[in-house]
Amino acid sequence: MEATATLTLSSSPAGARRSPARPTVASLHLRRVPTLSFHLRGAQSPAAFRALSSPFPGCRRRRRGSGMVVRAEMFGQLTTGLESAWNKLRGVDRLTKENIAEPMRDIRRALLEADVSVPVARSFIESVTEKAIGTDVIRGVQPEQQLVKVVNDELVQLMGGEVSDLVFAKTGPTVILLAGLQGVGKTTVCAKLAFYLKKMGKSCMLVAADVYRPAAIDQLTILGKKVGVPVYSEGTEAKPSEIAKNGLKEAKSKKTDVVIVDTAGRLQVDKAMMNELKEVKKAVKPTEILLVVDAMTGQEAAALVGAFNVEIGITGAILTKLDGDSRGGAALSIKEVSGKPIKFIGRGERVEDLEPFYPDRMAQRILGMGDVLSFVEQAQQVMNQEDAEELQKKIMSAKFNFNDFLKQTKAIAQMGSFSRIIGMIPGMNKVTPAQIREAEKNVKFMESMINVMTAESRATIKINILQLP
Ligand SMILES: Nc1nc2c(ncn2[C@@H]2O[C@H](COP(=O)(O)OP(=O)(O)OP(=O)(O)O)[C@@H](O)[C@H]2O)c(=O)[nH]1
Repeated sequence: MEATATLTLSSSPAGARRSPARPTVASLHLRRVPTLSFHLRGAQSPAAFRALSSPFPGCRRRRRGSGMVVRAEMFGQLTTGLESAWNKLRGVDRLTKENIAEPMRDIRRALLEADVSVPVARSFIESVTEKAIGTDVIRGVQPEQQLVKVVNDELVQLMGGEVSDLVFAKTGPTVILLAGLQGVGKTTVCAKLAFYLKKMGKSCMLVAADVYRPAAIDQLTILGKKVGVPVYSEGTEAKPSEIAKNGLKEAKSKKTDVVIVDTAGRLQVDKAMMNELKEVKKAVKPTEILLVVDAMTGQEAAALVGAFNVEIGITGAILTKLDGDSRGGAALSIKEVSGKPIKFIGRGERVEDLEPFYPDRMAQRILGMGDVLSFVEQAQQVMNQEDAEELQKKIMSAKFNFNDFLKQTKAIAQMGSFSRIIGMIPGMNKVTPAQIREAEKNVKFMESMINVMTAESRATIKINILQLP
């Protein structure tokens, strides 16, 4: 007999009511009756996500002592600070010098807390103030929305305005030289870039010119295998400039499109490091010299991009570890401080976790508006159009089964961590890290429950996904 199922993802609410202080054991209630429906507490809204993540559906988010919601989203703190500025404008009928003074102080504080340098924050505030006061009142648009628009436009400008694409050599291999301090993610970026370029149809070669950390060559070799690109190395005895030159020669002979040179990192900027980079630069004449910087170092990263640019002349930066506890200062300051654009951002340790840097999308995320375009692009990478249509048909005709469900959870996992996905969905910016952890735990739990079902049950029980009220 064909059956549909009701699946309640949350922990036992009854248990929670009995003893809210005690952690409850999550349980999966699977009833197999002919006319039942599957209540997937999907993350369609913050409320729905709360239901998915909360062991006690309906209970409120926990707040810190300050009363501020602690968000999971990248730059969450900055977003919260900006929101408090808009809130202060509720009820005003136009933006004036007087009524925006306090919101502007909030914005300035939020920027400084995000580790934006003082001069950058100051000029940002001056520019926003000037434009906000000069803006004509538009019928039907609230003054606070007008301020959001001005801040959005200024954020986009601050981060470079346009997306800054990689430049390719007109003839012969394009050489990309990667530089940066120790541990910022250069070697990982080599593989991520090769993966990204391969998807664009370019053939790549990695060159191991970091001769000071022997493990770096092994690491690059392993990563090269993982992404399916050759790695050129001469061990640790040769000079980096010679290795780079010979690597380029080999790439030319194989008609490789792009050569990515991994160089050594140092603990700090020193003369020896700069001289070595200058030699490598002279030897291979790179089309792109990209400085890899760690987002967690905030405004220091911006200063570093400036210093490297003065010393060796770089073409841009790659900002890594934006998935971590980054407050956003680096992303906001690099272009303004150094004059050089951010070309890519790294948002995880996997080779897939590198994206071009889009100032407009980033501004939207900072303002808590999500990033639908990136979401769609990443979803397209893990699922093709036919699969998506097929799935939609199954859902609409209540033929969605547990195998389909597992396929979905796997596809979502391929898109990255929950917090990354949530950050891209508009309106989901208030989800907290604790809620995300709980949701991830619940999905894993649900997957393991489905995995112990018989193959027949997984295929025959149909799930009717109902939207939450
Ligand atoms: N979370 C996170 N971790 C990253 C990211 N990029 C790199 N890492 C991790 O950062 C650590 C250092 O990365 P490496 O690629 O070895 O850094 P490196 O700059 O080559 O290091 P040196 O060769 O010592 O200078 C590794 O554990 C990486 O997995 C990122 O975008 N997000």
